[in-house]
Amino acid sequence: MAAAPGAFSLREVLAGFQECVTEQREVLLGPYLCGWRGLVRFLNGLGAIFSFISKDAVAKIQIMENYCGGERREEYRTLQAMVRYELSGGLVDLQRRSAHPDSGCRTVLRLHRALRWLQLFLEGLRTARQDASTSAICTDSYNASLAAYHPWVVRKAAVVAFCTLPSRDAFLEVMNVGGPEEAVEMLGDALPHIRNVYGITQELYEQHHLLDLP
Ligand SMILES: CCCCCCCC/C=C\CCCCCCCC(=O)N[C@@H](COP(=O)(O)O)[C@H](O)/C=C/CCCCCCCCCCCCC
Repeated sequence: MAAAPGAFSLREVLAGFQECVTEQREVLLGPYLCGWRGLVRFLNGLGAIFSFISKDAVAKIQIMENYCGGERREEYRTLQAMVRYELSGGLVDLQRRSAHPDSGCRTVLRLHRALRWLQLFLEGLRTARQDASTSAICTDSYNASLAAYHPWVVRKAAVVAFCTLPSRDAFLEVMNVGGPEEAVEMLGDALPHIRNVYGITQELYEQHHLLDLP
């Protein structure tokens, strides 16, 4: 079953992560940020308890959109160009946040870590039993990824919010890609692309020693 006209379908959102990889394995920031915008829209539909998460995500997406639409937009067309430009211009705070607190490199790193959470969460949803708890899948994915970078208070607030997540079937329904079986199939198609974007970014950041930016 296709999504109702005008309705929000996660299929289109996740397609952003497919479209953002070029044949040269570069990551186009435009579609990458579009993917994140769509995910935030989805998150907003899950209730006000998630607003502290969506506000932070939106702030980071906005920083990147400003670079991508700004005077140096050519330097922010791809992730690779951005890393080259910011590193060669000394535009990244490497030890502590000071002159360049919101560099593109540190901002994308936060989204990149969240992409790992997304990958684990979607894999969990896809492979879990029908009666599995979405909240448990989300908590496990979070603990195995993003939690390591968050202070205690954020970790607690996140886990409380996860407890309000609907059942797995209800969740798959909200994705608006048809019934649970179609949703599971769609996740199976989308996940390799998310893994690919994550892998390319991880490799690039490792190469340039950017994985611990403050
Ligand atoms: C069918 C599945 C669809 C899944 C759709 C999920 C939609 C998720 C949408 C957005 C994900 C949120 C991205 C969060 C980015 C967090 C970046 C971050 O780590 N920020 C922290 C560090 O930033 P700096 O201080 O260094 O600038 C910041 O401290 C964080 C604050 C807010 C809390 C972040 C908790 C993240 C939990 C992510 C799980 C989202 C739960 C969604 C439930 C489905």
